[in-house]
Amino acid sequence: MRQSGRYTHANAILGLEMCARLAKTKVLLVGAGGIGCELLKNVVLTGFGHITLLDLDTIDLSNLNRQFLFKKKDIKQSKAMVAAQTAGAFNPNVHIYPIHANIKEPQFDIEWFRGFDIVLNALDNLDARRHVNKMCMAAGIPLVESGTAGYLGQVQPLWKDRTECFDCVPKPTPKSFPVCTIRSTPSQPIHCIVWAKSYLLPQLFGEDEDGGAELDEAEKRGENAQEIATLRKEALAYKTVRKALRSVETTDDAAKTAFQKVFHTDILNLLSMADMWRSRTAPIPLDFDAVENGTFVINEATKSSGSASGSSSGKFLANGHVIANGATSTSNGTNVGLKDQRALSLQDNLSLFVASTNRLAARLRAGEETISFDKDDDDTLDFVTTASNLRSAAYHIERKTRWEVKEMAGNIIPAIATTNAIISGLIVLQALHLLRRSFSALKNVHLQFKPAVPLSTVNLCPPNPKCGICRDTYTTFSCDPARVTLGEVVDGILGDGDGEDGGTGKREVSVFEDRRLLCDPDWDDNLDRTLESLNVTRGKFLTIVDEDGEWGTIAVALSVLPANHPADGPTLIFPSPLPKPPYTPRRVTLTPAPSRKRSAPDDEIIESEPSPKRPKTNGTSTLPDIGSPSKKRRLEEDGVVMLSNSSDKMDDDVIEID
Ligand SMILES: Nc1ncnc2c1ncn2[C@@H]1O[C@H](COP(=O)(O)OP(=O)(O)OP(=O)(O)O)[C@@H](O)[C@H]1O
Ligand SMILES: [Zn+2]
Repeated sequence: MRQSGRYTHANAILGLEMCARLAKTKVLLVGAGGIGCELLKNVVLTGFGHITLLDLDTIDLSNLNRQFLFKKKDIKQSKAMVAAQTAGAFNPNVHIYPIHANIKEPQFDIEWFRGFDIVLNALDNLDARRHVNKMCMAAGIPLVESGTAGYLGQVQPLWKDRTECFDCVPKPTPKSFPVCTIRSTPSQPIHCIVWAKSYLLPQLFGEDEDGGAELDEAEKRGENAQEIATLRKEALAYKTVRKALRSVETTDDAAKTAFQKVFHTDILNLLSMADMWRSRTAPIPLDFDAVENGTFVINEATKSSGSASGSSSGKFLANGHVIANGATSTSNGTNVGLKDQRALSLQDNLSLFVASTNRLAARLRAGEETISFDKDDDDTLDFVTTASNLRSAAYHIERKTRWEVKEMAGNIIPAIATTNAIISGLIVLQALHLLRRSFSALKNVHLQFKPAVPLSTVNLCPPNPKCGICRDTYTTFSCDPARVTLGEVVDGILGDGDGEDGGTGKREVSVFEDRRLLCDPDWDDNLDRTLESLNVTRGKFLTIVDEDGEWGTIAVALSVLPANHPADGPTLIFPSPLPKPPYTPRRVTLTPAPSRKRSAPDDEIIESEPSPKRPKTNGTSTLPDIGSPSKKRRLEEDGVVMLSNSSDKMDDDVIEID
């Protein structure tokens, strides 16, 4: 009786049959943040019976203004766990399965995705969105994608072969800066912030990358030898600083060593390249002692943009933490306002740089292997604020307050709870259309900043025939990657081409894992290697590309053998039938045409003209232009475009806001 009361409205609106179906529906909700909390409440109250909620993060104080399933007492707890606990109480008839993990982990493979009827994204980054899109396209599971930014929002239903996918339309890179602007010639505060966040912080506290391979490549390309030699020296010196930061004996001096290297020696080295400064204002090397005792003279233009300029004594707690947030004023009363919005003098920046470097170094010595930027991690925010301000001072650029740096480095766009609530409602409506297979009702919905017409809908587009994600033919195979070679897999997937089940037959192909080329028709060295030795493991895809461009691309996902697989059973299980992607023969018309009369069909012959071969690459590691992939990815995430050679051109300081 209680149950029917709870569902009276739902039954009336959705119909009894749909409500009964929803009780059995398995939904995956990815992300338990601003949209995720609203959405979880909606799916629980609508009566989706089985809800898997996944989020990698823990609750932060800054989430509480809009992520209403969390309370202050929950800070530092898993978002997925707490959200499931709170929302579970809203409807005892539904089951919520929380998972505290990254959706990109290998156990969340195609098989796992196939266990759901629908997937709902409530994510905040392109990388995770693209991953879920690919998994849903591969598994053939409908997905509702969503996003909000301030007053704006969007909901997009996606289903393989019926609608375009998330990757059918290339997404603009949010911001772009040439790498040399970041590394050598910054001219705006954002250049220094990106440098501190994506270059200096990882160099000192991230994974150990000496960049040697990158410089070797640059040398081979014939880039400026003097600059390469300077960068090599720079890289070597980073090693010494990294060591000092990790060693117990040198701990007191480590921050000063880092300062000297980065703000003094490196700048002196750059100054030695006179050409660079012919048409630019040259930076000035900073002097630690002079800055510390207040005798360092600095150009007026480089003072801070905060609520007041000038010197104020930094107020640091005994543990080295700056007093963040909360109103405060300096002794002379000129610097009133929120602490984070207070202008930091050069001296303040230096002492906070030393304090935050020491705190981060202490974390490394306490066992943290690497530390990366998180706007809610005070230590990394203090470090990035002060390192970028010190660099700005050296380059005569305006300095920023901690508040401003947080906003810029964290790419913060104000989050509005009402926008999230509206978008979450629309996600459920689109999800219901997908579950009902009401394709004509599906719409892309936009929430716009037009009070008279807040919502607009756009009809769905068909898949982009050129899309590299949803136009692939997906399949899965199971194997023990330690005992199966790349050649066996490729041969097995292509099959002998006989009959319905026999695949496409042997042909010339290139095989990739993500952006790594593993083999091509001219380069078969890896075919005898095991998948494990090529780092092709569970959840990864092998992409088989036809050399002649006639067969569609096959994307094969690697699954593990079933738990009950007999020890003496086969080490490789292929799908049945084997995949048969679309075949488009290349038609070449014989010229000249014999006459102006209608051509007989025989005039068109099918010819498999070999396409020009790709240049051979150096082993399995990466395609040559990728350089140091993790470093490049990090920079790219911040919109830094790596120019692969000196002839690449790019407008200086291109900033595109998405
Ligand atoms: N790869 C991923 N796997 C699982 N969860 C993810 C992944 N990437 C992002 N998320 C989660 O998606 C949610 C997005 O929510 P939201 O946009 O509100 O961000 P937030 O981190 O909660 O808030 P803010 O960024 O504004 O501080 C976050 O909880 C985040 O942890
Ligand atoms: Zn697509």
